[in-house]
Amino acid sequence: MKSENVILVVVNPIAGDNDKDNIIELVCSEIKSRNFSLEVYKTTGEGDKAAIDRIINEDNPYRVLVIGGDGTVSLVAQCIHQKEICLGIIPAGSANGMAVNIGLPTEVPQQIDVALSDNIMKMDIIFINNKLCLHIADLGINAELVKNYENSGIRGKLGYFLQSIPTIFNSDYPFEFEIETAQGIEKKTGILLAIANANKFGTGANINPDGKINDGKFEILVFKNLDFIEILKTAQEKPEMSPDFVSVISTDKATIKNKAKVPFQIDGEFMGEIESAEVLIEKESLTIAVPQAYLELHKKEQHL
Ligand SMILES: Nc1ncnc2c1ncn2[C@@H]1O[C@H](COP(=O)(O)OP(=O)(O)OP(=O)(O)O)[C@@H](O)[C@H]1O
Repeated sequence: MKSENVILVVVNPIAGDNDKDNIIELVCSEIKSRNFSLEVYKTTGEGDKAAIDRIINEDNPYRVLVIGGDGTVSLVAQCIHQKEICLGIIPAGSANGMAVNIGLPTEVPQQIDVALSDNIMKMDIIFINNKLCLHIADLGINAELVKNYENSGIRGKLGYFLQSIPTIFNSDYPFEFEIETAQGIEKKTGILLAIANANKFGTGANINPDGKINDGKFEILVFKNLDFIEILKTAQEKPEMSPDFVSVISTDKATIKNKAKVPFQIDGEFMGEIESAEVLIEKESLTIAVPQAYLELHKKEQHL
């Protein structure tokens, strides 16, 4: 049985390369002031999943809060999906794609309010070659950019910006993809193929404006060329991109094959190069605390 009283806080001490003492202090004192018991686990980078699984089995917490980046959010999601335990996010990484997608506020006290609130929803998660994906994975030039960013050691948007031009010049694009879904087999050529559960990359680029995180479907988007005018549109909340630039398939299961090995990333983490991907969705299997506006948007959309 779930303990209504315990909140587990998972902290990645190295996330975002910044000191988190202040955030930890704020989170812990707020939890105590609301009369919850508190358990704090600091990740070490090794054996964290087994350690968190153990704490969850022993304490059966009511909620797990993450102070970290997308990698730590994904680690906790692996531990609590398919369980009635809610995830709260206090973004503190160099990339915070889930926080960007659900529109979390920028100030820590407001983030804590959301993480502890009753505004909760169930979101879908995707598995790609058995690896969990929360917001967006892709094959192609963006994954190559993520690899070059990770290797460069320069964090944040500046790091991405500095790697973008060399990546464009050195990439092997275009890539050839074969996409098999229940609708049949399609062959596509493009600079990148995105597998999207949510709308945005961690940088805020809105590449999948019509995607819904709780509709039991994911989108496969093939971007055909480096059209900078179309790319700039992704900075908008509801970009209308040309079908000459991007094609979209919405589905709940797919097999993607590539002619040669293609760089691959999930939720901003480079995963090597792959020749094929099996993609499945697990419908509404992760419970997450979100801002009220995001919750209302999704309730309304479900009733459309
Ligand atoms: N104590 C630790 N020491 C070293 N690495 C750690 C530690 N705890 C977690 N990690 C590593 O941190 C990574 C996850 O970081 P996370 O995504 O939360 O933050 P981030 O700042 O966005 O990270 P990155 O910029 O590397 O993507 C994982 O690779 C994990 O193995």
